[in-house]
Amino acid sequence: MKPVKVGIAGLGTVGSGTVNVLQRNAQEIARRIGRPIEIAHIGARRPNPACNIDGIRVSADVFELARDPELDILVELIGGTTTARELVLTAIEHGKHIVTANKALIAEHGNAIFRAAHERGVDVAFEASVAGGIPILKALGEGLAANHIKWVAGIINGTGNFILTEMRDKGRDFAEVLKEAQALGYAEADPTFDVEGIDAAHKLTILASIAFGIPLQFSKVYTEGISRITAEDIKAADYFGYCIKHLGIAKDTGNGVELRVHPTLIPKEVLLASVNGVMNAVMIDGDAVGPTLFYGAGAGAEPTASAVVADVIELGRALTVDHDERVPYLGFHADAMSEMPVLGIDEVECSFYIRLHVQDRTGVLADITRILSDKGISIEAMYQKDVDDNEPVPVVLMTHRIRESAMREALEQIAALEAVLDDIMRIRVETLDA
Ligand SMILES: NC(=O)C1=CN([C@@H]2O[C@H](COP(=O)(O)OP(=O)(O)OC[C@H]3O[C@@H](n4cnc5c(N)ncnc54)[C@H](O)[C@@H]3O)[C@@H](O)[C@H]2O)C=CC1
Ligand SMILES: N[C@@H](CC=O)C(=O)O
Ligand code: NA
Repeated sequence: MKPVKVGIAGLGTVGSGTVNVLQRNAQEIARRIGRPIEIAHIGARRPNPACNIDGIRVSADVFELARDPELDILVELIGGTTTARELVLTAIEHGKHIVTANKALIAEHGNAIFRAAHERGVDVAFEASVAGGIPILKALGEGLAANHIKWVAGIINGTGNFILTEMRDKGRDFAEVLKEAQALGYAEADPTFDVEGIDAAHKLTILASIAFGIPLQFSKVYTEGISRITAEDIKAADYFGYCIKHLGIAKDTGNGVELRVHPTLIPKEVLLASVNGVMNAVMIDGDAVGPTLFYGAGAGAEPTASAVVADVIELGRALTVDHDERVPYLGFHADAMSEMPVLGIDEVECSFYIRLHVQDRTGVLADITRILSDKGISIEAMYQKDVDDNEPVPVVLMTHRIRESAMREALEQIAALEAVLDDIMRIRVETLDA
């Protein structure tokens, strides 16, 4: 039977993993799809010793793939949003189906790409773009399609989780662990995307659209990274029975959707707290199914290739199916998207962990608790470490639930107190109760 002809643009970590998985499991994949998949064309500036591409046509110009009349599917694995966007739109124009692992591309340009694909009657699949090998987009868009989704919360950046785990378990230095994550192929080309939460915000944008049927709205995601987390915070969180995870949270509050990415204290006994290293996990609470948890490798060559190849298989199976009969790009039909507003961070309500350093003088704590109380913020637990005379005193507070705006105003007043030294650390606390 005629093979499904695939072009792979980009032969880096994920590109080479994709070649290896397609070659190693060729027979099994052909049995699943009903015909073989042929890698007919590769777009790469240079070979990658991590895979064997002998006998495959190679072009240094990736646009050769977009125009190749032989290809059914173009797999975009070059990353970035400039050339990648142009490449994908050109390939669509030439009637190719698209598979991509590029969350930045989908989160920032997905609405336009889907419009172009719809007009041309081709599919765009991007399972690898969120939580690497975990089939989370298929779970949301298909497996849980019966549900009204209440919220989604996940550890969706492998590099960040790897750094936090190594800092906590081995006391390692932030910068040193980041270098290791880069060497292992987990980090983005620009690793500030990982440590400042941008990569997780891209992924949350995509998850929320498929969960709630809202357009992709990357610019509305509240985003904080892990670069300010210190060993002191990790220890203090542990003292109170929590661990610090970098979470993406999308919640339907009934008045709008919360879209936020930030470090979060979660109780040590919840399952997400045990997700360590480069592993990712996503919790989804649906009204019919209840809480569900999806776990697996969020980055790395073959885990990501697993999702890329699954998309190639899905598109390969559907090549002859009428476009309108396929699962819509975001799981909801384009003309049935919701206009539910995205809420600002000031409207979010949660508990907080506050850590600050103060001068050892009488009355400082009384001033802090008065400011909190004036804003209606009650303290659930407090910890003040003994230090030598004249040393700054670390103070850590855990509060009850309060609106973000009240906490922000209180912290502005506390920061203005003369006895309060350096920046105040504020981390949100979530119990993840379904
Ligand atoms: N590395 C990972 O664990 C994961 C990566 N992703 C995404 O997959 C995509 C690829 O990531 P990696 O493989 O890690 O990156 P990479 O940097 O290892 O590979 C990208 C490759 O594309 C090549 N390239 C870039 N522009 C090109 C052009 N114009 N023409 C020809 N070749 C070009 C580069 O030389 C490089 O070999 C990115 O969008 C990334 O966000 C998604 C999930 C996990
Ligand atoms: N840099 C990303 C790669 C996968 O999406 C991560 O670390 O999660
Ligand atoms: Na995935």
